[in-house]
Amino acid sequence: MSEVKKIAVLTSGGDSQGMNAALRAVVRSGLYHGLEVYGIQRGYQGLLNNEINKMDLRSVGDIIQRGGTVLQSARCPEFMKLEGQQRGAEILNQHGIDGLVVIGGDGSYQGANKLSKLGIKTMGLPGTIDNDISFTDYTIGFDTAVGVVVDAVNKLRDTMSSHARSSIVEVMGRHCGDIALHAGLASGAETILVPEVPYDMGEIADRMKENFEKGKRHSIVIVAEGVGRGEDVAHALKERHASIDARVTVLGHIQRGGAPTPFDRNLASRLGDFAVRSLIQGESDKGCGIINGELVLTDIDKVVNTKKDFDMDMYELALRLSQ
Ligand SMILES: Nc1ncnc2c1ncn2[C@@H]1O[C@H](COP(=O)(O)OP(=O)(O)OP(=O)(O)O)[C@@H](O)[C@H]1O
Ligand SMILES: O=P(O)(O)OC[C@H]1O[C@](O)(CO)[C@@H](O)[C@@H]1O
Ligand SMILES: [Mg+2]
Repeated sequence: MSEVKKIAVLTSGGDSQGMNAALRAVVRSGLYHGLEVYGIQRGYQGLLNNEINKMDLRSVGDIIQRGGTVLQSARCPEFMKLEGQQRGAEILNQHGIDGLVVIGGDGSYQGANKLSKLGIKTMGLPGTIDNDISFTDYTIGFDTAVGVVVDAVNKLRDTMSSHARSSIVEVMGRHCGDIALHAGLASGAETILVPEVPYDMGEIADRMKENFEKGKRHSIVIVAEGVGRGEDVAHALKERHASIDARVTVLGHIQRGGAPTPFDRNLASRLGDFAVRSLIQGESDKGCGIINGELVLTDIDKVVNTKKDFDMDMYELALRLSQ
């Protein structure tokens, strides 16, 4: 018989498309299993401000299709300190919360790990567009964000081809090149710059010039923000060859908005329900993930201390196909 009766859920860090779907799954799965479910507003900031409200079936109605998060999100510097974490644990204990589901990225997982070391039973759900969490093939929001980038590149291609220009597209991903890689392969980018792979700007500029001379009508360069600014890449290309007409587009927060794809909604729904069922079964202090289609639990301490693998095969494929 489960000892878990009251659970709470929060969304933290940068929002991501599908957080609402994950929230809906946590709340509805919790209620289905007879638990009381509480929503904490604005991530760890709301926890420290005691912004905790009971959720019911209707609190999560009509949100599966919406981007953003109805609980709102925040970055909370106070929670980086032990005193903040201790106060957070105290508040959760005062409310009698015996399971906390944290939906967020690697930083939010760090916070959840700290809480679990203070005796709070936690479950992490990977909610970030960055896809930078280990022990899951995908994070919630990544698929949608990649779609946003690909859609933008399609549009850029049209105008770049008309003018024989090079489009430098700066994408998000903090220290992880996955958005750049997946969007780059899907959009047929000629060059993909990611923090995981060293590159030679001189060689890239030479190849670009040659390709234009051979009749190529446009060139797409996807730059992960972890590498640097798109403007700097454009500057370096033009410095090497003045003939390169490089134009920069910074996609920015557009990548975090819009309706989640069916993939993200289903991933969020499966993981949200899995987190609740796992808590009921006595599991805690775990990150929930999906690997080769299977739902998996991994110690959250291990998740936060393991860097996610970069898919070099996919990167090399993108290069081979972009000749
Ligand atoms: N080392 C840490 N210890 C305790 N709490 C942390 C730690 N790192 C981050 N947090 C908490 O988690 C919050 C969110 O972290 P962060 O800003 O890194 O975003 P994230 O969850 O990685 O999401 P994303 O990268 O998608 O924006 C921080 O504002 C902070 O409150
Ligand atoms: O503007 P904000 O909210 O600080 O977020 C920017 C960061 O958040 C992320 O989008 C992840 O949510 C990173 O890729 C990016 O660096
Ligand atoms: Mg992060």
